[in-house]
Amino acid sequence: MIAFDAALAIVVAEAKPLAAEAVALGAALGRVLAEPCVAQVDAPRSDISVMDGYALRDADLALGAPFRVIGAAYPGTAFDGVVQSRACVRLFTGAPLPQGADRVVVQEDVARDGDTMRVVGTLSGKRYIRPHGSDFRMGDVLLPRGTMLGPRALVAAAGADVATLAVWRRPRLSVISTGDELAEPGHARERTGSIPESASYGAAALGEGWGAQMIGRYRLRDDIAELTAGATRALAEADVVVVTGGASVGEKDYAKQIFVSLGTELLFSRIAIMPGKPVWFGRRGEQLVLGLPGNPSSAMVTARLFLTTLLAGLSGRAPSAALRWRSATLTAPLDAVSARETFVRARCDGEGVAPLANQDSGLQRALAEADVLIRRLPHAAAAPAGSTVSVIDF
Ligand SMILES: Nc1nc2c(c(=O)[nH]1)N[C@H]1C(S)=C(S)[C@@H](COP(=O)(O)OP(=O)(O)OC[C@H]3O[C@@H](n4cnc5c(N)ncnc54)[C@H](O)[C@@H]3O)O[C@H]1N2
Ligand code: MOO
Repeated sequence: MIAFDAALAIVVAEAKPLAAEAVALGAALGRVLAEPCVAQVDAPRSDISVMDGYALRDADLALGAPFRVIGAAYPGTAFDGVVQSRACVRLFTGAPLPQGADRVVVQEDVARDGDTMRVVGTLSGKRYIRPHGSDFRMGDVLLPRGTMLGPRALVAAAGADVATLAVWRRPRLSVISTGDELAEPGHARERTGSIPESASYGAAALGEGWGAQMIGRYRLRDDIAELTAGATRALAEADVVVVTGGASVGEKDYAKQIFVSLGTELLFSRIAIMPGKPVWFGRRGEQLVLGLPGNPSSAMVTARLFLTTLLAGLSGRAPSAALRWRSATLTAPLDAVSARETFVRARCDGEGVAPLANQDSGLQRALAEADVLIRRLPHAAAAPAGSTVSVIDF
């Protein structure tokens, strides 16, 4: 059995970005930049007004003095002239500052009478001008390569006057669940001995949440011909194939051997962790295959640890972005740990984290209750309430 860190390092080594492609800005949410996003314009493109008001020469400014209104400027429509002494231009927020003017007086501080404007309010020291290029200049890198495009980054990219972005291709993911007992949710009650197939829903959703594009879902019986056909198809269409179940040593645990018979090289098989001992990982050509235990809690914990790391890297992020361990305080005690590194399902509240009482790897309801995983190193001593532990979101 391989240690957790060693297994993770093998996954990280395989987690290299796929090919780059261009996407339209409107379809770029969640994607990762393969090239930096470089500004194609200055922002602002000229000096602009920050307020609705009047542009004039600062040197002329005196309370009560009359200014002649010689025109107007709007965002997108400049005043086509020069502001001379004792003249002013009506203008609105975002309008280009007219030539000759170097100050804006806000409209609340003036009295207007026909073509004459007088400053009547108390004058602030502010000129209310957003200078040309004060946000960024053409050629500036606004978003470096590797940036994951969230809502705020998309504003910066659009502001750069960029229509398409070079991003890493999304990894294509297929998920295979295996087991004669598995029925489509909603149909388990129709056949004695059936149970709802649940694990693949978590693996697929987690995968999509970490940047994958789901392209295949297969629920297969423990039948070598059926499994071989499904595995062949998944390997032909996906970058990453996740297989749940059939990972252990049971008579009908065929999943791993079938992928091996199809040419998959096992990079590791069995890890000294709990839950998740039967997890295996392999490569066949360009395709990566991650075998997860069938037990739903075990499948979700190990998908959270290994699938997210793999997908982060394949989609252009740092693989380590998937597992950002942080410190938290235990609000209930934990037992000592065996030789297998242990990932404890727990619930987080304002006070700290509380381990769930039942850590059985077959549970499903507990998955709805847990929201963090606590990492416990091999042979760790019992930890009383109040101890500091390492956690990640689950
Ligand atoms: N003699 C041994 N027995 C077992 C060992 C071992 O080392 N020696 N390992 C145990 C561990 S740990 C785990 S975890 C399980 C996992 O085994 P498999 O990956 O082969 O999983 P299955 O046997 O196919 O199923 C286990 C359990 O989960 C249910 N299941 C399976 N798939 C799904 C699914 N998609 N959705 C919902 N539930 C699923 C299945 O009905 C079984 O109850 O092996 C131990 N045994
Ligand atoms: O190691 Mo298994 O994944 O606990 O039940």
